[in-house]
Amino acid sequence: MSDASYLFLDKLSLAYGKTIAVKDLDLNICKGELLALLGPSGCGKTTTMRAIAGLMTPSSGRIILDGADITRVPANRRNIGLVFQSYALFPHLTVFENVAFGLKLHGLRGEELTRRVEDGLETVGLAAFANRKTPELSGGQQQRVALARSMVMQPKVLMLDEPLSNLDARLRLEMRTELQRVQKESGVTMIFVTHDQVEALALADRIVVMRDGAIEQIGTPEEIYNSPVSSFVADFVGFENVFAISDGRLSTKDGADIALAGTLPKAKGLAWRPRAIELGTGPFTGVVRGVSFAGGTREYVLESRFGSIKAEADAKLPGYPLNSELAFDMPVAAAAPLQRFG
Ligand SMILES: Nc1ncnc2c1ncn2[C@@H]1O[C@H](COP(=O)(O)OP(=O)(O)OP(=O)(O)O)[C@@H](O)[C@H]1O
Repeated sequence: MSDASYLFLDKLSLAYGKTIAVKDLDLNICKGELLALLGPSGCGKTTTMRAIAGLMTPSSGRIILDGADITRVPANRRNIGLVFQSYALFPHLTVFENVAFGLKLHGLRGEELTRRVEDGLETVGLAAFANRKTPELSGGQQQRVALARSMVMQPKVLMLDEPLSNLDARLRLEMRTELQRVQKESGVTMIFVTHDQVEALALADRIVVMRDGAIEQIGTPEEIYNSPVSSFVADFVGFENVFAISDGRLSTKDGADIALAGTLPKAKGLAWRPRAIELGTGPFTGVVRGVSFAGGTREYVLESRFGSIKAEADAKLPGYPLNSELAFDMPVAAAAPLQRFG
């Protein structure tokens, strides 16, 4: 991550007719970085990616890649790779032929072509499958072919749209590791789009959280996970218990104000992860309305004067039965302060 602005989106606005999908987006992407665009459906992730790839023209703003303004450069001259969630492989061609396809279009033939394709297949661990037809491969293997096909073009940036969403849970984990390895070994700058926070946290060097066509927060996975700037990001990364605060009191969804012990930070809100809620002790009481066993922990839903509270406790501890009443605490020190609420 040496070059601070390898790819630079400068006040980029993107629209479909009258629908503004992305507004004044500023973003710097470093060379060799693995960046995730994360956000709920409709927040503008795919639109941003399409604009970088040259599949749509911005209504205003610029895209600078490696020092050159590519805003008006056609897609086929940008050297940006795209891997879609549907792999769009040619079923009648072999793995080798699929990976060779783009290189042939660029005029490569003979030994050079063979070497580049073999290197690509080696990179994604598919050297032994070169002569198979793609329908004879598993979903994960097809995804690797799609990855190899893009990688052999030596793109300046490789973009992946929900690359793991079509895979089952086990394969998704495997491909996640694979993608990370290929990216680190090749040093290619990658941007992937996802609505899955777990995937973004696990894979990315940096995460861009988008909301309504704008950036809500940019940070490392640790920053996004531990220090969300807003209630939107906190909700999105699983804090579960997110409250507004004003005048030293916490406001609940149904309009009650509750005083918490200790000094509240200068913030617009506080957010607790379920495991930050202390059960069995504290100034508040709640009634257990839901218990579910989650392996190492038990997850509780408590009904309380805060409304519904999600809490978690070690499954080795004795559980609290459904409808039982228990004391709990929401320690201010264990909460993430939020700069923005709503
Ligand atoms: N072809 C289109 N015509 C009109 N509006 C569109 C079109 N494609 C997307 N939009 C709108 O642009 C906005 C951003 O959509 P976009 O597809 O970029 O979101 P996204 O974050 O990628 O969502 P998803 O996760 O569902 O793919 C949305 O309001 C969407 O309805």
